[in-house]
Amino acid sequence: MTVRKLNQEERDTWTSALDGWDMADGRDAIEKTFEFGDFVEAWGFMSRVAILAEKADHHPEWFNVYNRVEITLTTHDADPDNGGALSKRDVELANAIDALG
Ligand SMILES: C[C@H](O)[C@H](O)[C@H]1CNC2=NC(N)=NC(=O)C2=N1
Repeated sequence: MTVRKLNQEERDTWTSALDGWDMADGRDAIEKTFEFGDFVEAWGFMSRVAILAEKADHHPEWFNVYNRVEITLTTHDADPDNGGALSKRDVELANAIDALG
């Protein structure tokens, strides 16, 4: 299924309103690093994100070492070459992740 990528106006308003999410280097994607007290807390967070992602049918690219979780959000279905492009789904998932607290 094709998903529309964000236009410039949507990028200016939605993407910049996000808290702590930055554009990824060399990709049309946003990224944020989360740090926790230990691995158990990081894993708990990842479990909650996984449930959100599955409900939204929109899944993160992520990397975890011990207490650190790096999340990259992009929409593979919005880019014909499948490297990903930013869509509303990324903004919605970023906001939902941040709302987990
Ligand atoms: C078939 C299924 O709906 C799609 O492959 C969904 C699943 N999760 C997804 N996650 C992300 N990040 N991008 C997508 O384009 C995407 N597409």
